[in-house]
Amino acid sequence: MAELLRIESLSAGYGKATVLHSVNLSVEPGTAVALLGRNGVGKTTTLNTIVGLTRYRSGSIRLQGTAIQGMPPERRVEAGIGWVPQERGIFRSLTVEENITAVARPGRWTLSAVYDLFPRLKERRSNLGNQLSGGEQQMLSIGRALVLNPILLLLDEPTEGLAPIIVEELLAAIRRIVRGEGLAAIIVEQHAQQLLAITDKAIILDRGSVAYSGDSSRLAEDRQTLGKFLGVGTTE
Ligand SMILES: Nc1ncnc2c1ncn2[C@@H]1O[C@H](COP(=O)(O)OP(=O)(O)OP(=O)(O)O)[C@@H](O)[C@H]1O
Repeated sequence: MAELLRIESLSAGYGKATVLHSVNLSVEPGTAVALLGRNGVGKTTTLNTIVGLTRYRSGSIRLQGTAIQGMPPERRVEAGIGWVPQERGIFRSLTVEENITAVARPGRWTLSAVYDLFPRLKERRSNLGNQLSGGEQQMLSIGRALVLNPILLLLDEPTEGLAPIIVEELLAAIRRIVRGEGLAAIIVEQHAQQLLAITDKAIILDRGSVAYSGDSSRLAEDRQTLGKFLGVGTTE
């Protein structure tokens, strides 16, 4: 199957510092990739580099065959990259509904499809962004990315800092997006086993380089690799 995203020998960083060293990664249409690794190994930097927010050094990023590494971030969004940043990036002074409709583009993901995915957002449709709980903000951030109708969704630690019951709700919604709808995605997430259960392939980064690349189902059984690169306690 032709690749949707192909990253080859990518090096990037911030200022003079190089964080990513010759990273290779690919995403096939309709599949989800888990991006794993300890704190500070470069997971966020990888997503930020795909979006165009870091200092690019060398290598290539191809989206449906087109090199995008030289494009400004807004053109990458136009090309079909949807991004849910760690800091959520919602408009705090707009209502939930305004947050979604302000960015919507035609396609399968509409306001009502997002409300169907996250009924809580429908209940809070008139609340301002700054009146939402952390979990609701995260749902809104995902909803905003979806209504741009991307061809590839990047999710950066969507469950970070949230209560276990909300984590379950969000992971179920993400499962529906990637498994039910077949939207291609790269997902960074601390709940490794739960993430491996809803993704097809997995990449583990270690100090800015790819230390493991393989099937998620296989990695889920590989306690030695999980223990080595993620540490005990983060694999459950
Ligand atoms: N804006 C920045 N300027 C300079 N260095 C940065 C910046 N953001 C991150 N770094 C550095 O880049 C390295 C990788 O950070 P990154 O956030 O990509 O890691 P991560 O794997 O996503 O970790 P975490 O799970 O803690 O978010 C770290 O050494 C970090 O200190």
